[in-house]
Amino acid sequence: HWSQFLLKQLTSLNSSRRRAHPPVVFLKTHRTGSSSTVQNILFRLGERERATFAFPSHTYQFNYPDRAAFVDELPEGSSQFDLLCSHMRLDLREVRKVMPQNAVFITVLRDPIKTFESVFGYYTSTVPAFLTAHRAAAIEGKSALSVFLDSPEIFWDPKEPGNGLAKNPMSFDMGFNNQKWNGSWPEDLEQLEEAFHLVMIAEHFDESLVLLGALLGLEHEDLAYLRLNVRAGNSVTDLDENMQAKVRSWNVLDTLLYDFFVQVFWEKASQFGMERLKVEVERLRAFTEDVRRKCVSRAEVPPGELEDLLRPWQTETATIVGYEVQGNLLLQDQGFCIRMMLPELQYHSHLYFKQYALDQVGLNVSGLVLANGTPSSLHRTSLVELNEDGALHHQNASPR
Ligand SMILES: Nc1ncnc2c1ncn2[C@@H]1O[C@H](COP(=O)(O)OS(=O)(=O)O)[C@@H](OP(=O)(O)O)[C@H]1O
Repeated sequence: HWSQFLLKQLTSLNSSRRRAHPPVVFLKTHRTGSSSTVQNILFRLGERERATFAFPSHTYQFNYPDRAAFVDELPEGSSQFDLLCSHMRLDLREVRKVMPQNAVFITVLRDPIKTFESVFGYYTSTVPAFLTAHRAAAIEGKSALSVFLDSPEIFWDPKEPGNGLAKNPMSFDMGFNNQKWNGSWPEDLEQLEEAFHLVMIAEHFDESLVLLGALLGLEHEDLAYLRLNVRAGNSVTDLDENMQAKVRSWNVLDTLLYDFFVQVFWEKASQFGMERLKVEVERLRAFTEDVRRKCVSRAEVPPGELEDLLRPWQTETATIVGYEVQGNLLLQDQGFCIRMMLPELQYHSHLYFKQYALDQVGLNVSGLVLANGTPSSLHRTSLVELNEDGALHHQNASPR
């Protein structure tokens, strides 16, 4: 069966390379135009280097949205965690307790208007403020986002813990007070600038990858990527200027955060050398194009047409598309290509089971907690486990 065949390829690890970079903390922010894509790059890197991941215990996120870092124990034979790249709300002190002193901190930010539109569309039914607007809009026969933006304060209860992503979601993920500006903001921004070695910018994604590559000493093969976790066109709401202005004013702190780090980004770019950056971006793009031609037989594939293993998690309100892998690949390319298109939850499970040498236990899928603190409908998604002979198998998968 084709899916068994795909699974077999996953178990054929690319030859491991020694690690030449410090440990990495990647703050995976929500819908920031690439955090799953960057995480996939880091998963591949860590797997190849046999790094020890700081995973949340038996789930995919660090007790989101609370701040405590519920890291699983250090596996036998490891002396430290090398990589942390699962969703969490940043608390620098907590992270520093878990990760080595010399860890490099990276994250990614996206245009706040696009981020909010994506967060709203993806989490409509799990963030209480959005859900209430969605219900009101259904009664009025209007778009949920426009109803929400007309009077967000009506729907938004700041005391409701699940509403963290409902206003300034990037600031929330960065651990800031995301409700209103206060005097500590400038100092907090400075502290973040000091803590983060690189804040990538989704709008300059390839430039960001070149800087990431320089920071960690990565090769083109490490950095080649596919855009992951992409919503189908019909799940995206076009915003006219009026709506954009409303999104901007509701998320004014995210705008502040983004503008600040865009400036920091270009300062880093100019230290690297603008001409050098341009050349490196062109090289990376050419390499990535070759990889895509080699690996992908079909892009933007609807979830119902994807193998369980390659189907991204779907939400009630957003359709997430994926990729089909080429069928005629050389053996050594198959494992690489599949990993590059492997959705977050499947890859996370694969690495978790491998790191803790677990077999039948299974990740506690119903324990995945979303932004509103309720169990998700993850039963729709494949659960990937390692079986005795090291091959992967998955179960409990059903298309949307
Ligand atoms: N390389 C690159 N450049 C720019 N944008 C990209 C890239 N890769 C993924 N994406 C877009 O990122 C959105 C998904 O973000 P995340 O992976 O952070 O989402 S999640 O919070 O982990 O669910 C999702 O945005 P929307 O499609 O607008 O929802 C993806 O299309």
